[in-house]
Amino acid sequence: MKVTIIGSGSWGTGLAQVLADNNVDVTIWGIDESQIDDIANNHLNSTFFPGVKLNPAIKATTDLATVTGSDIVLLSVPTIAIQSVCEQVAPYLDKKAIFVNTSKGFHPDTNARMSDVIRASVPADKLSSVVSLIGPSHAEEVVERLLTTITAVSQNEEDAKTIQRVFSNDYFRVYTGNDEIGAELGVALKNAIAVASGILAGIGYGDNTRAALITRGIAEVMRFGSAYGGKKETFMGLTGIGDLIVTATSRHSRNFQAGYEIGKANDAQIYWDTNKKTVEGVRTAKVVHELAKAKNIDMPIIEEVYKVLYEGKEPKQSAKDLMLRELKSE
Ligand SMILES: NC(=O)C1=CN([C@@H]2O[C@H](COP(=O)(O)OP(=O)(O)OC[C@H]3O[C@@H](n4cnc5c(N)ncnc54)[C@H](OP(=O)(O)O)[C@@H]3O)[C@@H](O)[C@H]2O)C=CC1
Ligand SMILES: O=C(CO)COP(=O)(O)O
Repeated sequence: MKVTIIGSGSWGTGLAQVLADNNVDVTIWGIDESQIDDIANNHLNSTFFPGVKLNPAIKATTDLATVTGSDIVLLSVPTIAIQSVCEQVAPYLDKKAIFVNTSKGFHPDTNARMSDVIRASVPADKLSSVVSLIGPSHAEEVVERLLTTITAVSQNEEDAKTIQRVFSNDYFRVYTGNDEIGAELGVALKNAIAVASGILAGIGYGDNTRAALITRGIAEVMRFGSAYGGKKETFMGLTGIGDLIVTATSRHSRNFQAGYEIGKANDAQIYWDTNKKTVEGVRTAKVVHELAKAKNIDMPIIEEVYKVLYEGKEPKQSAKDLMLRELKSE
C-alpha cells in the first residue's frame, strides 16, 4: 500500500505520523522546500510542531512524480486549493486511487462540498472513490499520539473500510459512515460556530455561555444539514457534535483563536489585518449565510458571525442581539 499526502501542513504531517506508525509506505508532497527538507532530513515539522519528533520512516518531497503508483492520495490542503491540487496530481496517477479528503469547508467559487469537488476534478479512470476522513482531531494531539477517534465517510463502503483498516491503531480509532452530505456539512459548519465560541470567550463570557453556544450551535448545524440532505443522527456523531465540541473548546483550534482575537478587540478588522493561518470557518460563515438565505433556514449564530466578519458589526452587540431575539421554546 503506497500513500501520498498532498500538503506538508499540520494535518498532513499528523496523518503521516499515523501511517508511518502503522508501517505504511507514506510520502508527503509539499511546495515549501524548507519544510520538506525539515521533514525528510530532520524528522521534524518545526513550523507547526516545534520539537516534536516525527516517525523517521515518513518520506517527503517537492517532486509531484512521487504520486505515481499511489493506492491512496490524501489531500491535506485548505479547501481553496483542493480543486487545483486534484488537477495537478491526476496526470501522475497510473491507476485508480482512493482520494482521501480531510478538508472542512466549501469550494471558493461554487460552494460545493469537498467530495463533489474531488469527483469533478479527478478523471474517472484515476479515481476509485472519495473517502472523507473527518472528525474531532487536532493535528497537534495526533502527532503526539494522543487518543483520537475519527470517521471514514464514503459512498463506497469497501474503500471506507480500506481507509479504516490502514489508519486505525491503538491511539487512532477510525469508524466508517456513509452519510457524506451530513458528515461534510457537520465538519464545515462547526468551524463557523467555533469562531463564535472564540469571540464569546474573547469578550469575556464564561462556561454557561459556551455550553449555550455549543447546544444552540448544533441545533443550527442540524437544521441546515438536514435541509441540505444530511441525516439527523449524523449530527449527533463524531462529524457533528464531536467535532463541534473539540473545535469550540480547544486552545489548538485556529477558528477559536481567530474568534478570540476578534472578541477581545470587539472588532473583526484585527483578523483581516493580521491572520496568516488556515481559518476555514471565516469563509464558511459567508457560504452558510448565502445557502441559508436560499432555503430560508434560521441560522442566528452563524448569521451574527457573518455580520461581525463581513459587515463590521461589533461582537458585543451581536451577543446581545442573540440574547434578545424573539423568545422561543426549545
Ligand atoms: N490542523 C488540523 O488539526 C486539522 C485540519 N483539518 C483541515 O485540513 C485542511 C488543511 O488544514 P491544515 O493542514 O491544518 O492547514 P495548514 O495551514 O497547517 O497547512 C496547509 C498546507 O497546505 C499547503 N498548501 C496550500 N495551498 C497549496 C497548494 N495550492 N498546493 C500545495 N500545497 C498547498 C500549505 O503550504 P504553504 O504553507 O506553503 O502555503 C500548507 O503546507 C483544512 O481544511 C482544515 O480544516 C482537519 C482536521 C484537523
Ligand atoms: O478541524 C479541526 C479539529 O477537528 C481543526 O480545527 P481548526 O481548523 O479550528 O484548528
